[in-house]
Amino acid sequence: MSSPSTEQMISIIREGLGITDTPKSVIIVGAGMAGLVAGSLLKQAGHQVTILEASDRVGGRIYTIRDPFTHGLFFEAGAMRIPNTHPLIREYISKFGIPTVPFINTTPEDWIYVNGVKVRRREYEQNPDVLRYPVAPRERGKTAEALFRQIIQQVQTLFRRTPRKNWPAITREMERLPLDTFLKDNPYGINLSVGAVEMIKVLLDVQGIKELSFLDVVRLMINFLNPDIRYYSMKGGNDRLPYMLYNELKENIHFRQKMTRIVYHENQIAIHTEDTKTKERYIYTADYAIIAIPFSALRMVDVVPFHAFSHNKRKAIRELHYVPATKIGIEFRTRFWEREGIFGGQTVTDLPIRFTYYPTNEYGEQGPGILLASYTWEDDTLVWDSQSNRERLKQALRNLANIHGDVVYREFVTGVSKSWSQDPYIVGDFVVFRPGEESELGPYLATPEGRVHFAGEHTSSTRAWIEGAIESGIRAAYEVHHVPAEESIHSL
Ligand SMILES: Cc1cc2nc3c(=O)[nH]c(=O)nc-3n(C[C@H](O)[C@H](O)[C@H](O)COP(=O)(O)OP(=O)(O)OC[C@H]3O[C@@H](n4cnc5c(N)ncnc54)[C@H](O)[C@@H]3O)c2cc1C
Ligand SMILES: O=C(O)C(=O)Cc1ccccc1
Repeated sequence: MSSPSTEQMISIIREGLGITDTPKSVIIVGAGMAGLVAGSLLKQAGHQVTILEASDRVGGRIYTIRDPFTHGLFFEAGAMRIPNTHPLIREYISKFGIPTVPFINTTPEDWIYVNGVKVRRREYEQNPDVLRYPVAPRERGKTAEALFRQIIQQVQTLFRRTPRKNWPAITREMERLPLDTFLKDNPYGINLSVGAVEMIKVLLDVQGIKELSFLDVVRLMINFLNPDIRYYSMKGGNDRLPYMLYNELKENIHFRQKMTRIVYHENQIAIHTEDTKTKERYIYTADYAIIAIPFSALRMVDVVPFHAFSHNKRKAIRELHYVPATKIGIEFRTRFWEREGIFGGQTVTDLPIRFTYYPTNEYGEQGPGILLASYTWEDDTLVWDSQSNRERLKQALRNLANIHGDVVYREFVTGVSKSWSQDPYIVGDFVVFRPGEESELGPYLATPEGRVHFAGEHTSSTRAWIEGAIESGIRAAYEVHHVPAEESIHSL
């Protein structure tokens, strides 16, 4: 069965899947955006939906933290920004009438503090060499963004000059090379110096993910290199979207139900769970199941009989790479950064905090504000994940003081941190392929195994974004809704 197109998905969001004449019972495991979207659509279509969620909230990696902050303030420990190039999430936000606010990724007033040099972004853009990266003479006067764009343009020219029949070979090569290796030593003569690659890694936030697939990293980073792409977030917190879906599914969701086993019976699927509070065990049965949890979490789940999942599915579950990510949110008594002329945007540094983001909402209001003091990926998270929350806050303040001075200590109120690789139900952040994974595992991420279907950002074409989770939820619901009646009676 082919997946619905984006246009078809938009009309499914607007009008639903259509009322079924063969109602099925469906268990959906995971109440993140993928599971909630699938549940909402299947319930609306007349199927009997049960959603099992291990935690005590909906949203998953959309996680808006309000406590212990001052009333009205919040911190996005998960998804924080939505590109205006993502049509499905925009459709849901418009359907639910959720107001949005701009999310300003970067401004000319951003601080850049690397190699002991502290300058504004506008100064760096006028004279990139001020940052003292040991670039080659031919790279002098170019920003990291310009050098990375140069690589992408050279790759585009390479494809233009190559017969289409040879494109798959080049694409395979590019997805099999780590970003770091491709930038320094690819077989197409599009190479940069070690100093230029260092500048790209630090300033474009790919230092942590330098060993991942060049092609997949480019797919993700291209968003941030396109000046025409604007970002926004939901006024009042991004969890407003999952909670809008929750309102339709309240009687269908069972919280604190951690799936421990998937059992195939002749014409049914049984999901075994453990209540994470009482430790009591339960068994839920249905005609079909949609597994909308990360493969990293699925590794802990038994499948009976063993061969009910194909070899390639089991391998994909075992091997798929999840990027660890850690965020630290700190509240300050005043929005002191605005006195430095900073409204939204970021600080980029080679200090362990790496990227700081300044709030874009409530500009210029008096009173407290919350900084995303640090947002790190993969290797850059190691220094943070090894520490307690208290220690993370102390170290993050030390780093921030290098940039803003002792005001950070005088105005500190409170803070929280979230290490997603330490979340037992997420076990990572989002999927970015390692070299070779796209061709080796990619074909087996979304494929159903008999009566068990799969959803989640990792099974989508827009991995690492909420958009991908929504896309996968619609696709999985579409699959189950359209299983032919005769198949639903006799298939395993
Ligand atoms: C730090 C961070 C920053 C991000 N930033 C952005 C951003 O700015 N913009 C953007 O668009 N996207 C961003 N993303 C990605 C986006 O949040 C995810 O792609 C999306 O939310 C994933 O949704 P999902 O439904 O696929 O999975 P999840 O949200 O992970 O939902 C899976 C659910 O399954 C539950 N579960 C797991 N195991 C079990 C089990 N055994 N039994 C029962 N339930 C279980 C989990 O508790 C969870 O609720 C970010 C993610 C992170 C972590
Ligand atoms: O916007 C974010 O922070 C995301 O998590 C999505 C993402 C992930 C990896 C690279 C670029 C964007």
